[in-house]
Formats: sequence, structure tokens, C-alpha cells
Amino acid sequence: MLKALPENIEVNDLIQRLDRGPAEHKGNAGKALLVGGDTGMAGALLLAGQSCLYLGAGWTMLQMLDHHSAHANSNHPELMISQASIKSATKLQDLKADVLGIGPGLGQSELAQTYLTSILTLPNAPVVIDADAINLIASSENNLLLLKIRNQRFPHRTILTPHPGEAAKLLKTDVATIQKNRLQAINRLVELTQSIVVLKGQHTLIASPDHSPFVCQAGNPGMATGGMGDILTGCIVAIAAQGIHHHLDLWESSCIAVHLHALAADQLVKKGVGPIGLTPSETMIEMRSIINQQLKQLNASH
Ligand SMILES: NC(=O)C1=CN([C@@H]2O[C@H](COP(=O)(O)OP(=O)(O)OC[C@H]3O[C@@H](n4cnc5c(N)ncnc54)[C@H](O)[C@@H]3O)[C@@H](O)[C@H]2O)[C@@H](O)CC1
Ligand SMILES: Nc1ncnc2c1ncn2[C@@H]1O[C@H](COP(=O)(O)OP(=O)(O)O)[C@@H](O)[C@H]1O
Repeated sequence: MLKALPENIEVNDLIQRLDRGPAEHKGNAGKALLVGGDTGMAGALLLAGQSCLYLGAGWTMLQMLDHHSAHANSNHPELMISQASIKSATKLQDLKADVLGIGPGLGQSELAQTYLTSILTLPNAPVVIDADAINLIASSENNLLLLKIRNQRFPHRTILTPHPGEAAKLLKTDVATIQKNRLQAINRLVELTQSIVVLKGQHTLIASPDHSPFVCQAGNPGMATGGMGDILTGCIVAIAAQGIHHHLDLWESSCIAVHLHALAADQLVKKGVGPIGLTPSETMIEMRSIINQQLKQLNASH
């Protein structure tokens, strides 16, 4: 039977682990690296980066493929943005990122492929794979093999977040088939990739080789706008980065992020911000409010 995403109380138990001790420093909140943002899609990487920042990562570094946009962002000078290059792609290990995310606006260029290969072969660190990085895996048996090898060597440390279009490409089928039986689709995606998988869309599903599928009942059609998935990627990366020192694994971090993302959109709709015109930028700020309110309430009740 399909389980609901851990009820509020269980997600709250997980969120509580993010509570900060008085002497914590940015090292405890983790170093995040996000890669993407090719020409015309720099915004996707910026949204993922901002979400990562608002959800609490200690450092958020972006490697941007579009060289016109690869510079400090005056609205968010906290983001450490550098230009993506073959040289940087092959030296990613030097950055010592705690968690990596690849895909938002990545495109499918040779440089994009070099980054994907580099990230898939990086030891240890949790990795979130989204958007065009999923498309690159769907179109190459070799990438799929690298993903499986990574999962054999470092189990539970890779997550894929396909929307139904990307899921259809991975499973070599069409969107209608995915949507007709989403449960079967996520089970096949887990089997194919041996990864944690978040199958997005109405009633997002999350499953892994060790967890049967959970369904997220929250969320609404106000979320059907470009960039909404990019902020989920940034949120998973941020929570997983904090999770390194706060005892949350990638599965737990993903459950928190999926829940917060959908709940934030629902709360905004209740306030009249959406469904029409709800933006990812507003949603990430609401996600930040929810996480801080929940921590405050949990602390008050102890
Ligand atoms: N601000 C930006 O720069 C943005 C850039 N983006 C980037 O644009 C690239 C292309 O990604 P897109 O996802 O926009 O386009 P795609 O062409 O990859 O996927 C869109 C298609 O997937 C299917 N689909 C998606 N969600 C569905 C759902 N819930 N139910 C049923 N079918 C669904 C539909 O067939 C839809 O037409 C990616 O690299 C992405 O990161 C997007 O993230 C949007 C924002
Ligand atoms: N009708 C809906 N009900 C619930 N959630 C939705 C709905 N439409 C979209 N979403 C959510 O919004 C997000 C959209 O992600 P995605 O399609 O990857 O966007 P993008 O690539 O533009 O950033 C996903 O988390 C998805 O679950």
C-alpha cells in the first residue's frame, strides 16, 4: 500500500535535527555546489542557488555555464558564482563540497556532460541530479552505468528528481504512460537507476532501493510554473548539506524538502498568493518561514 509522506509529526522530528546550537558556524551548515545555468537558463541555476541559501546551507557555490551570467549577483551577493569550464569540471574535488546538485538549466553541451561525468565519479558526497542532468542520463547508456557504479560504491547518496517528462525519457516511454501509473513508474525508475527518486507532479512520489514509495499529498497547480522544480533541488541540497553535521541522510533530507516545498505553496495559496502567479521566489521564502516557525514551536514545546 502507498504510504503518505511521513506525517507532519515525523517530518517535524526530522526538521528538529536542523536546530542550531549557539556556537555553530558555517562549517556545520555545509558547503553546497550547484552546476547548471547555460545560455538562456541562468535563472534556473540562480533559483536553485537562492533556494539553497534561504534553506540554510553554510556556503552556496554556483558554477554557471552561461559566461555572461557568471558573475556576482547584486541581489544575492552571498552566492559564490564562478564560470563553468572544463578545467573547473575536472577539479571539482578540490572544492571539497559537502553536497552537489547538477541540472537546473544545465543544457546538454559537451561541458555539461564533462560536469556530469565528474560529479558521478566523485566519491562520497551526496548528489542531487535534476533537469538536463537527468536528460543526459536518459540519452546515454554510459551515463546510466556511471550512475549505477556510483550507487554501488556509495549507496543512498544520489537522488534524481524527474518531472513526468524526464521520467518518460529515462523509461523510454511517454508522459501519459508515466501519469497513468505513477507508482509503477517510480518503482521502475528506482530499479533502473538504483537511486533515491522523487517523481514530481501532482502527488509527488519519493522512493529508493530501501524505501517503498511515499506520496506527498500537499501541493497545488499554482506550482505549475517554470523554476518551481529548481527551488526543490536547491532545498534538497541545502538540507542535505546541513544534514552532514545534523544527522540527516539524503533520504531524510529529501522527505523534508518535498514536504516543505509543497506545504509552502499551499500556505501561499491560502493567503491568496496564487495559485495564479505564484512564483518560485515567493515559495522559497515561505519555505524558510515554515522551517523556522516549526523549529521555534518545537523548541517551545520542550
Ligand atoms: N528560469 C529558467 O532559466 C528556467 C529554466 N528551466 C530549464 O529548462 C530546461 C528544460 O526543462 P523543462 O522542464 O522546462 O522542459 P522539458 O521540455 O524538459 O519538460 C517539459 C515537459 O515535461 C512534461 N511534464 C513536466 N511536468 C509535468 C507534469 N507535472 N505532468 C505532466 N507532464 C509534465 C510535459 O510534457 C512538458 O511539456 C531545464 O534545464 C530546466 O532546468 C526550467 O527549470 C524553467 C525555468
Ligand atoms: N498540479 C500540481 N500539483 C502539485 N504539485 C505540482 C503541480 N504542478 C507542478 N507541481 C510541482 O512543481 C514542481 C515543478 O517542477 P519542474 O517541472 O521540475 O519545474 P522546473 O523545471 O520548471 O523548475 C514539482 O515539484 C512538482 O511536483
